Order: sequence, then structure tokens, then C-alpha cells
Amino acid sequence: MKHLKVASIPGDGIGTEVVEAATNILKAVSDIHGGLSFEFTDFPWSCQYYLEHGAMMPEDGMERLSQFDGVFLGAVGDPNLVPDHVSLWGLLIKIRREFEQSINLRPAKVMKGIRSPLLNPKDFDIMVVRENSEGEYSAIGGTMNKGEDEIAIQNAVFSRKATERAMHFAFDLAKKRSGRVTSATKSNGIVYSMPFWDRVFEDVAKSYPEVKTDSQHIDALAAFFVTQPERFDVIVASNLFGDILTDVGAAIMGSIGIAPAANINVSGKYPSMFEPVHGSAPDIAGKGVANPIGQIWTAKMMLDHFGEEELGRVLLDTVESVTSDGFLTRDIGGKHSTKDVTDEIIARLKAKA
Ligand SMILES: NC(=O)c1ccc[n+]([C@@H]2O[C@H](COP(=O)([O-])OP(=O)(O)OC[C@H]3O[C@@H](n4cnc5c(N)ncnc54)[C@H](O)[C@@H]3O)[C@@H](O)[C@H]2O)c1
Ligand SMILES: O=C(O)C[C@@H](O)C(=O)O
Ligand SMILES: [K+]
Ligand SMILES: [Mn+2]
Repeated sequence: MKHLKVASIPGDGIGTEVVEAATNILKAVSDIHGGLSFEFTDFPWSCQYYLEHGAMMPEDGMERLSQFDGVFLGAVGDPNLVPDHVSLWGLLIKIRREFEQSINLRPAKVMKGIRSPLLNPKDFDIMVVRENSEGEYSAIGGTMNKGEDEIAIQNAVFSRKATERAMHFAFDLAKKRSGRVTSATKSNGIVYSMPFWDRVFEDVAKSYPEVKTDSQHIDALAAFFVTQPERFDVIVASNLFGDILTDVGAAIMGSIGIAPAANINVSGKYPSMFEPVHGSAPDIAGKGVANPIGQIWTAKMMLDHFGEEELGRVLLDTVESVTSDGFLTRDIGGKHSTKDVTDEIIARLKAKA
């Protein structure tokens, strides 16, 4: 019997709704398997928690999380309660950093039964490898002066170690896929970090002669995602470029509500964290209409991570059978609730048990 201990952090807004849905799905999945069980432990860390305790998690929060095999997170952020940079850096980004989750893996592909906003989408299947530990997301800088003389300085950090690590991850992944890596750059405008990024990319590429490479400026790449997404396989991008590109990837799939993500600790020293691309969606929170597929597909990425790829495939196939039969939430043109879609997926999983 394989027993997996998962720390569950639903977080804010629709995070609580979609995590509940995906947790029920994982319970159904383990019934199919027979030899796999999940033990979920809930942590109420959120903006509400911050108002009560003055922090997004308790002081021993990271130590407690380190006891688990994985972290399953919904979304963080409620700007009416806590400024976004405080809530994200106190929970989501804190976990990414302190658990050395240096890679954020984010797929975008054509999903059966979900209409892409593209007029004629070819069969695209992209994997974005987002550098997840540094880059434009740094706490180095400051503000000075007041009024019209006010200045904000924000530094970006690009280390050879982290850049190479993201690129090696992308090349290794490409070898298992169609053998192409595209680097997202901006070396025409960003004068130090991006020419450095290009140099490291060229260096790393030398170790993978069998992998085809290409380099695109991020602005053009964002446009190509919309006009020719089928051109791409694996993309390696800095923290901010990867963040933006994966919202575009989500949009061309049909909705940000279906896009999954895995924050991977490559060394295995700390747990990895699984959380969808979308946020807490304050505009639809509490209405029961959030699309649970992003969180459910994220659960599939967690299954893959734990070596249960076959089960992951069964789960994603079941999701696509449900979307193909028209069980769709509002964001993808349907009328069904979070619960309708989740219950239908569970019923079909049970039929396979
Ligand atoms: N990883 C994270 O936890 C994460 C990611 C992005 C944003 N945020 C935070 O979430 C809050 C809201 O941010 P935002 O509005 O920029 O982004 P968002 O992803 O929460 O919402 C953007 C739009 O997409 C819709 N949407 C998102 N998820 C959906 C789903 N599952 N089903 C249906 N529709 C969905 C929303 O209703 C909204 O119209 C902010 O506090 C932000 O900082 C957190
Ligand atoms: O900027 C971030 O990383 C937060 C959120 O937008 C995400 O994509 O996870
Ligand atoms: K999220
Ligand atoms: Mn984002």
C-alpha cells in the first residue's frame, strides 16, 4: 500500500471551492487504484488567517509542511483584506523559495470538448518551464523620496546556477517529448540579464545535440502563442515571462480556470507544491461556479510526480470525456456548477473502479 501524506492549503476565494472538489476526486482515484491512499491535512492559511494572526502562516509553518510528501494549494490573495504582495510573499512565494521549488511546470494543450478562442486551433501541446526561484521576482530594491521625487528600484537576479537548472530541466523534458526547446528572451531590450540568459542557453544546448533549439523575444513569442501555438513544444522562460506566457497558454486552451501547474523541488529535499495557474478569482468566489478543472488537472500532475502516471492519464481522460459531453462551467461557455462537473467526473471514475 502506497500512503501519501498531503498538506492541503485551500487559501482564499475559489481556492477553497476547487481544492475541495479536487480532493474528492483524488479520493475517488485512490479507490480505483486500490493500492494507493491519500491522507490530507488541512491548513487554513489565508488572508483571513493573516487578519487574525498577523502572518500568512505560523512561525513553524514551513517546518510543519516539510513533514509531508506534497503540498496541494488552491490560490492565495484577497486584495480587500491584505495587499497582494504581502499575502503572496507570505505564503505562495515563501513556499516556492524556502522549499527550493525552482521549476514551475505549466502545460497548455488542446482539451477535448473545450472550445479555444482561436478560430482554427491546430493540435497544440506546449510545456512551459518557468524558472521559479529568482529573476524578476526579487526582494532586492527599495523606495526613496516622496511625492513627485519618489523613486522605486527593483532588481532582477539571474544566477548561472538557477538559469542552467531551468534550462537543463527543459532540455531533459524535450528529450522525452518532441525534441524542441524554445527560449523566451528579451535581449534586444534588457541589456544585462537577457544577453546572459541567451549565453547560458547556448552553453546548455551544446550538451543536447539531439534537441532542436530556437530563441524568441517574449513579445513575439506571446503573439505566436496566439497565432501558431502548434509551433512550440517545450519553452523555457524566466519567472515573469513564464508567468505571463502561461496565462496566455491558459487563455488559448479556453480559460485560465483549466490550467494546471507543478512547483517542483528538483533535489527531492523538500516537498513539491501543486497549485493551478489561476488565482482566487474574487469576482466569482462563493458562487459555486468556479471551474474545478485547473485544480483537478493539477492533481493529475501530483499523481505523475508520485510515479502514478497511468492513474494520471485515466484522470485526465475522464475529465476530457466529461467536457466532451458538455459538462462545462460558465467560463467555458456552459451552465454547470463546480459541483455538477466534479460529481460527474467522480461518477465516471467510480464506474472504472
Ligand atoms: N497562484 C496563486 O495563488 C495566484 C495566481 C494568480 C493570482 N493570484 C491572486 O488572486 C487574486 C485575483 O487575481 P486575478 O484576478 O489577477 O487573477 P485570477 O486568476 O484570480 O482571475 C482572473 C479572471 O479569471 C477568472 N477565473 C480564474 N480562475 C477561474 C476558475 N477556476 N473558474 C472560472 N473562472 C476563473 C476570474 O473569475 C477572473 O475573471 C489576487 O489576489 C492575485 O494576487 C494568486
Ligand atoms: O506571480 C505569481 O507567481 C503568482 C501567480 O500569478 C502565479 O502565476 O502563480
Ligand atoms: K493558484
Ligand atoms: Mn500568474
